[in-house]
Amino acid sequence: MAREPPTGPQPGSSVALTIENLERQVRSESAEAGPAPAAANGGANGVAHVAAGPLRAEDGDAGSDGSVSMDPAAMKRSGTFAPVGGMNITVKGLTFTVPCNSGRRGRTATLLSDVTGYFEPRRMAALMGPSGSGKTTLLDLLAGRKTTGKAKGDILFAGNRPTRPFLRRYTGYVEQFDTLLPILTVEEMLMYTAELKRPRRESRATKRAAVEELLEKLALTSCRAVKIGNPLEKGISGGQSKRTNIGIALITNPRVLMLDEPTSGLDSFTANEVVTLVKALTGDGVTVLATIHSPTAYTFSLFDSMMILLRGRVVYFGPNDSDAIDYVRGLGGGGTGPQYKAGLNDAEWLADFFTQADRDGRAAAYAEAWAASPHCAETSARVDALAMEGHLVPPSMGAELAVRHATNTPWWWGLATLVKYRTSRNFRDPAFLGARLGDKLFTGLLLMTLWFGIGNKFTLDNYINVAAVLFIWTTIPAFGAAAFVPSLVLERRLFVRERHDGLYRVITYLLGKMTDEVGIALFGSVVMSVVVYFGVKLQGSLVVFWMVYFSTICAGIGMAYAVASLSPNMDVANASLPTYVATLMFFSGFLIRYEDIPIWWKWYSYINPLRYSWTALMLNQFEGRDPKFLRNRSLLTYYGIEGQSKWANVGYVWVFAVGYFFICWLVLCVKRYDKR
Ligand SMILES: Nc1ncnc2c1ncn2[C@@H]1O[C@H](COP(=O)(O)OP(=O)(O)OP(=O)(O)O)[C@@H](O)[C@H]1O
Repeated sequence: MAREPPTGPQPGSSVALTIENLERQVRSESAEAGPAPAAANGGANGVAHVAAGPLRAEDGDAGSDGSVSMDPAAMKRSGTFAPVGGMNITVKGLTFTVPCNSGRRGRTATLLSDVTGYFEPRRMAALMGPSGSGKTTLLDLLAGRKTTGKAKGDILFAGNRPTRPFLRRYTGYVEQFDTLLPILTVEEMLMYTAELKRPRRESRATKRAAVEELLEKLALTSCRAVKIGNPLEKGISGGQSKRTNIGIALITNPRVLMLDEPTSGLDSFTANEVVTLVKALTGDGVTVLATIHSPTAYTFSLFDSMMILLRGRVVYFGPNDSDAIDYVRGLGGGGTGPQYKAGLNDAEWLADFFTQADRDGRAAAYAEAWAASPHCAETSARVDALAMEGHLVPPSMGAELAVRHATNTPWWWGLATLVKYRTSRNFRDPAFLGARLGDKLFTGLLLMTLWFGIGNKFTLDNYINVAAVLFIWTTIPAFGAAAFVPSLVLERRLFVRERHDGLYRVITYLLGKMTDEVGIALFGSVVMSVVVYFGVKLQGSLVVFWMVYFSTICAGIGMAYAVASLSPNMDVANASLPTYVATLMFFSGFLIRYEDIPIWWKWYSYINPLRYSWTALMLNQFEGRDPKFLRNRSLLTYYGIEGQSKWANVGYVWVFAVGYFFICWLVLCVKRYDKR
């Protein structure tokens, strides 16, 4: 082997939390009695911490165009924000299997096999390997974001098994694909996240200061007021979007930052810029890990260490230096692999080398060579030593590791934040309002002009006309429910990411969504009820007429959300909801009377909100003014609804609205939308 024994990511070369350092830190923190107050409440000067110090424009780091100096050393910390430091992560004998998705039942695929390594504070580690080698799988496991499969082996953070609440709350994870709110500006997006993730007791000024620092550090000041947008309505650029995502991950000063392909889809300049910014965070002690596919030579040089995976097995782990290249060259020597190619930089050559090796089926041989090497034994010994530090963690770190709830703020605070940042924007969005009000306005006006002035004619030949208009009045909100589906289905990736990040509880999210919809429905229903009630000259109480309409819209919202939460995609939701609404129409009592419904279908009419809506409207219209209709029977008797209470029927509709909402909540809580 052409390489000196690698020393692994050097314990001595980093300012890592060695056992001795930790003991010192524990002593000093214990003396301070408890979790560092600055970390929780802001610094002595009342300003919050951010993960790394700000990158000051006046230092020449960020140009007026928002570009960043490529020299990490130039990314000085101002000292305004004390860093919280990083955390050792150790992985020992990690094997991960999933049910095979190739069709055969009972078969499993092993995506990671006996992976061992460690990641230290103040260092940036690259997870490398050809496409499909298991990089994202490993990162997802470290971040606690795997939703399928079985893992064996140990993953420890500062010697402790991390809980999901800890991972959600105190580690930052930047996903490969950006998931941002297109309606917000960059600054609003960061502020929105700060309000949901930073402690509620922290003042708004402190949060604003933290966002300000991040905007500067990530060179986002030039686009702070630009809307994020989406592919159809272009907003910020790809690089700015990536940096905004990194900002979101950094908003709580995480000790660990994980990034999945942070440079994918970026040009080389922007890729260098993004990785330079991330590298600067290690200056404050943050432990950084990134999966990286084909880094530029410059980007590659910024990584302190690397773990190379091939078919889910480690083939190299250690510092990113010439020894690493020598080790890999040694593997390829003697005609057993691609030779070192002049002209390629190290990063390109490594990517080429291992991709070729993967295709040539040399993964197992290289993994065994690594397992038999003394460096692998050294790595294991170091992992064991770091794993022992579990009982030595300083109180502030211990408090983070023991946190019980993933979400930092109470539900009502989360709801207020969602309303402030989302509902207020939606209410100003013509597309959002149009989809919800347009159909009701159109059909309401059509209904009013078609049945104009017939509501006060209690004659035999007019009964069915009036019963029909009341029936249609209940179906408009039910069919209009289709407008509420996309907001839940199309936003699923964002919801999943924000839940993983511990931004809010499911109930908070749902209440926020309901506030959006119910607010608009309240306004629209009052206007349309007045127009239709007086236009058609209906009788009975206007309040009941409106209340039935409003409660049916709310049941429709709940129904749409329940269907949306159960549907895997828009196609299924679009097909399911109208089918369901059509079945409700059949059983509402107007198209076929209750007493004529076959015995085997009767049950369905009882679990049908439209039955209660229409019954309440009929009672409101005809009660007390219901002359004989057929064979000396009144109209209400003919339909089998005489003697019922209209208020009770309105109440039943509300029960359905709450029931649908509950189903949606339950599904959102238990269903795994991301199978990863
Ligand atoms: N259910 C499954 N059954 C069989 N193989 C699976 C299953 N799920 C994932 N895989 C395989 O797991 C491997 C690891 O995937 P992973 O996304 O971690 O790779 P990666 O190294 O991050 O790739 P890339 O660089 O392309 O993102 C892939 O080869 C993939 O095909």
